[in-house]
Amino acid sequence: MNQRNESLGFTEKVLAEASLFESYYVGRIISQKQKLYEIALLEGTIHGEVTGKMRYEAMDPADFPVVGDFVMVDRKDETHGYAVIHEILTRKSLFVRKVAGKRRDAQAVAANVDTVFLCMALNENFNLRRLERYFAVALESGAVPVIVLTKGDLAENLPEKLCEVERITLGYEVIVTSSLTGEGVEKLRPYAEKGKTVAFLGSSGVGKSSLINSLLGSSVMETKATGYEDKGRHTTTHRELLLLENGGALIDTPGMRELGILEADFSKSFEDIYTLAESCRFRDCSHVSEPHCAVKKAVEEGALPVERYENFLKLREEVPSYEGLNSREIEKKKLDRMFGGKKEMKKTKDQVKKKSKYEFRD
Ligand SMILES: Nc1nc2c(ncn2[C@@H]2O[C@H](COP(=O)(O)OP(=O)(O)OP(=O)(O)O)[C@@H](O)[C@H]2O)c(=O)[nH]1
Ligand SMILES: [Zn+2]
Repeated sequence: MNQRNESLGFTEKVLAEASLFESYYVGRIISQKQKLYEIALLEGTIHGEVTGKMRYEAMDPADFPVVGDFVMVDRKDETHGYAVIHEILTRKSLFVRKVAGKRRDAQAVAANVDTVFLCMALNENFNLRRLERYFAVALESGAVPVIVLTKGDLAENLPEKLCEVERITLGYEVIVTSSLTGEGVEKLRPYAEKGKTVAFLGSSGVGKSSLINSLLGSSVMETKATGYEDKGRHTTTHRELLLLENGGALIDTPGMRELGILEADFSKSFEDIYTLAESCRFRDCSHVSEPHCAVKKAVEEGALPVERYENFLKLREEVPSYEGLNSREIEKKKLDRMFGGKKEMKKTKDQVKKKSKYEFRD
C-alpha cells in the first residue's frame, strides 16, 4: 500500500470491512459542503452524495456521513457524475455538537478521530472548568484525550497547575508545549503517525493553529481525481481532513474547534464525584439540598474543590437528562434546547460561515 493510503487511515481493519461490499469502492470523507462530500479514494479524490435511501431513512444527524468517515461509493472517478455514497463503515469515534435553531438538535462534527488534543493555554486563559467540559466531550466521543497545555513559555506556577490538571484528567497524558520555544511539540508527533487520525479541541487563541502547522510540516496530498475533467468546479472547497508530515491525518473543522456538550458521560469525567455519591444516603441524591450527602460533605471538608462541584452541577444542567419524563415532555425539552436564545442562534450561524483556515495543499 502506498503512503497516501496509509496516511488517509485505510487500515487493515477498515479495508477488511470494506471488502464486504464487493461492488463498491472505499473512501474517506475529507470535506463536506452541504450535501456534497469530497471523498478520498485509494484511486484519487472525487465528489459524492448520499443515496436517497440513506437520506430518507436517516433518523439522526449521525446517520449521515461526516468528515473522517470511511464510506463505500459506487465509482472511482467522476467521468459520469458524482459518486453515490452507499454505506458508512463502523466508526471508531464520533464528535457531535449542539446546534441551536436547527430542525435537528445535533450536528455530527467528525468521525474516526483516534486522539483528540485538548488544548488549554497556560496564560491567564487557563481554566480548569473549561478543561472539565472538554474532557467530558472527549471521553464521550470515543477518541482518546491527550491534554495539551499550550504557551508553556508564559506559564506561572507550572507545577501547581499540572497538579490541578492531573486531578481532573486522571491518568491521561498531559503535555506542556510552546510553539515559541518548540518545547513539547515533538511529543505530539507519535500520535500523528501513519494510519492515525488526530484532532485539536480548544478555545480560540490557545495556539492550535501554531501546533497544527508544525505537525503539517511539508506534507502534501495528491488530490486530483482520476478522470476528473472539469477542474474549475470545486476550487472553493476547503479541506477539513489534512495529511500530516508523520503520515497521519488531522481533522480540523470549524465545528470541532468549539464543541458544546451534547451528551457526556459524567461517570467517567467526574469519577471522583460518582464514587463519593455511593455514600450519599439517598440513591437518587442530586447532591444539591439532600441531607447526608457525601458529595456536599466532601466540599465542606475541602476534599472536593467547590469549583469542581459547581461546574459538575452546571454541566449536568446543560446535558439533557430525559429520565422520568414522558414522550411529550421529552419532545418539549428537546425543542427548548434546540431553539435556545437568538444570540446563540446567530453564533451558530456565524460559526458555520467561518471557513477553515487550512486550505488543502495540492
Ligand atoms: N507566547 C506564546 N504565544 C503563542 C504560542 N502559540 C501561539 N501563540 C500565539 O497565540 C495567538 C493565537 O495562536 P493560534 O495558533 O492562532 O491560536 P488558535 O487556537 O489556532 O486560534 P483559533 O484559530 O482562533 O482557533 C497567536 O498570536 C500566536 O502567535 C506559544 O506557544 N507561546
Ligand atoms: Zn449526594
